[in-house]
Amino acid sequence: MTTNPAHTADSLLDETAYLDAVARARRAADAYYGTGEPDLDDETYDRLLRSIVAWETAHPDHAAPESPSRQVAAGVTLGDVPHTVAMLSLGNVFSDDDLTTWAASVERRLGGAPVAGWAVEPKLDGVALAARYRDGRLVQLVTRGNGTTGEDVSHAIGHIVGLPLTLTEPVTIEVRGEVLMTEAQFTAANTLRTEHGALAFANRRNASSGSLRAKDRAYQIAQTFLAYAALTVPEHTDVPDLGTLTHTQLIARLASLGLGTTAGTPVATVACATLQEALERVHQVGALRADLDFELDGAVIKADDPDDQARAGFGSRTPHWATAYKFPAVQKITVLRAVEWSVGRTGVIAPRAVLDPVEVAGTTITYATLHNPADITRRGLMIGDHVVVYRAGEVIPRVEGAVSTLRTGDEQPVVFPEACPRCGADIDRRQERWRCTRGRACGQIEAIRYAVSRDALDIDGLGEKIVVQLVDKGLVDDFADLFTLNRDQLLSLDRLADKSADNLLAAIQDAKTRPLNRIFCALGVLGTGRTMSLRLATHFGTMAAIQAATITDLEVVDGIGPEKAPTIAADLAELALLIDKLVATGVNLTQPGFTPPTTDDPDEPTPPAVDLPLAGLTVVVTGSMTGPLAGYSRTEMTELIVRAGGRPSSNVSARTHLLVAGDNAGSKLAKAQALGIETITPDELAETIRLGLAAARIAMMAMAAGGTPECPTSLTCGDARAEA
Ligand SMILES: NC(=O)c1ccc[n+]([C@@H]2O[C@H](COP(=O)([O-])OP(=O)(O)OC[C@H]3O[C@@H](n4cnc5c(N)ncnc54)[C@H](O)[C@@H]3O)[C@@H](O)[C@H]2O)c1
Ligand SMILES: [Zn+2]
Repeated sequence: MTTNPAHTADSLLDETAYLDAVARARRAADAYYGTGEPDLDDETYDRLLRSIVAWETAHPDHAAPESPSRQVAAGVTLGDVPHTVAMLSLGNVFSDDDLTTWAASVERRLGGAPVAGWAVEPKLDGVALAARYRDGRLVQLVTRGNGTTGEDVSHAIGHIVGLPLTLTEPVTIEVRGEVLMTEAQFTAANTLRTEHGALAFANRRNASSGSLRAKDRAYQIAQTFLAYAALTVPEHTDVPDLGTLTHTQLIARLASLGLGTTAGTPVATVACATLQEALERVHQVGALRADLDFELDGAVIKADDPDDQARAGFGSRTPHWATAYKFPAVQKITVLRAVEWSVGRTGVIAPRAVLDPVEVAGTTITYATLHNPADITRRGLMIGDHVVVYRAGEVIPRVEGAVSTLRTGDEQPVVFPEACPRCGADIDRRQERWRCTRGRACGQIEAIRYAVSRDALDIDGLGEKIVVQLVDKGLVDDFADLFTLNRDQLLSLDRLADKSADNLLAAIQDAKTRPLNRIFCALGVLGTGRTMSLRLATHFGTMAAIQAATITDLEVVDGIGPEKAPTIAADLAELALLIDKLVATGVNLTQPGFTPPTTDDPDEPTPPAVDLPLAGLTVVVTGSMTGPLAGYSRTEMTELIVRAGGRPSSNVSARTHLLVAGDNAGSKLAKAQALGIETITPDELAETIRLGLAAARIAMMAMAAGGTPECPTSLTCGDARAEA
């Protein structure tokens, strides 16, 4: 894990500098816990606070009473509903060593006895909330406030997913957890806000905090609650034996009452027998962070056993038996300098934010995605705004929203293009994603370059300069025209000698015989890439069959579904002329090895079910290939995996079975290791497939001869490498 910059502190020179820092932090904390709209990002605030604490430690007699260092929520008091049991904050650790030191401190509190076990769960990044149920009915919602008293926000009852009006059992209980927004809830919140003339939120946490506390609003904003605690002693609850449960069991019990928890998500609370296991789980949670629909800023490690918790006890601000392992911040504030518009190969006009360079989680960011014009409007962004940018894992950085409190009045509206920024044609604004009305014709050069790229037609020697000339001279309009080019036409191009022209001509002829999946990929159908092209090709077998497929036929193809199918069908219709041209030039439009699905005719013999070496396995490939697979492109790897019966995928997730990690494998390997997914080298994959295919052939022959097939060497039934 990268070093966490929040861990470092700038040292304060003297008392004046200290008081300045306190004032600055005070302002930010008041905004953070008050309006929910701080003008510092968390990393900057945390660094400031650490320098304050360092100075106070060195000069304990000079600590300012208003310093935000000592109380829960920096002492910000909002509301007057007393908490029956204080709602505390959490201590922090920033490294494995810190956590080990902290765990030792817990054991010292237990009189040197080992902790019975740990629970690890995400540190959810939202707003703390207590929900009081009486006889199974939700009666009151209270914010954490300063920990002793909080604000009554019962007006939000009925608008928070995970806090049902009634529990599954008529019990009395106070649960505590975090209220936060999913991506969809955040988008919906901003839409509502801007429609009602209010400013959009800078980020999801601000949105949660602001929405939760707003009373008397004309509209209601939906949020999500995930529980991480409950008051468990009989004085506060009539749920039997709640106090005897481990933390892990408690979360499961809360879920059984119908409350929202992280159970069922990849980062659900897990019990770990040892600190080492707990550490591994912390890193797993970190690796999964970018894939979740809720934000987290760390992992929380808790003594799982209620006796250990009771014996370790509580400090004034934090429990002694739990701590937060903070992850590097993924949100930073920087300035939006400009919005650039570019046209893609299908004519889509996409905006992108140009930012003052800022480091987020170890990477310097200068550009971030802005999905489309409607998204810019929804987020209420202006040029010159201080904006929150978000980046975690491999996701493309995105702009969350503007920090409205930092506006100076000099910000300028974002100018949307009136006409296509490339060709000047009209813009089709019927969908949120704007497109040049010339569509693909506008993105001609990008489209042809995409078609000849390695994942599609793989035509060597057809670089950008040549494509541009071919288009400029009117020799090609689309990639189908490449197949009818002649030698003289190629020789008419600048700097193309005889030899190169011949080679290029041969490469183009060669590309005519590519399997259907490559030709289909070259079309660049919206919503499809190399993997989806392969699935379509192996499912339908011919281009004609794909074209004849109805939306319902398309939906059943793995990974397409009802959302993508209509887009694909519409785009195929738009491409009909290009496909006709391909037919006319004699390009191969069938998938080799395709066998049409069998009918249900009982007289028809079903083909023998033989396990291919990767049958039933979802396989991800990363890094560069080595050994017998050296030089294989991603498409070739995808094709190989499909031939061996596997299901190729481009992302590592909990559903991945196998990761093939080549040289220089990066974050996908780390994630697979975190998830405990089996990882093999390209050489091992090659060997597995070689052995497996041979075994499958033998099994097939045995079946044809009437014998029983032996289980072929396959990762699904035994470890091929052990046998090899
Ligand atoms: N940007 C700013 O200007 C600004 C100002 C003040 C504070 N802050 C940020 O606020 C944080 C400090 O605030 P804090 O002291 O309230 O602590 P905290 O929010 O970092 O941690 C304590 C809270 O974590 C929450 N939590 C989430 N998951 C939990 C789980 N599984 N179990 C238990 N609790 C869980 C609880 O709500 C608890 O109150 C820092 O991250 C700081 O950067 C930022
Ligand atoms: Zn255009």
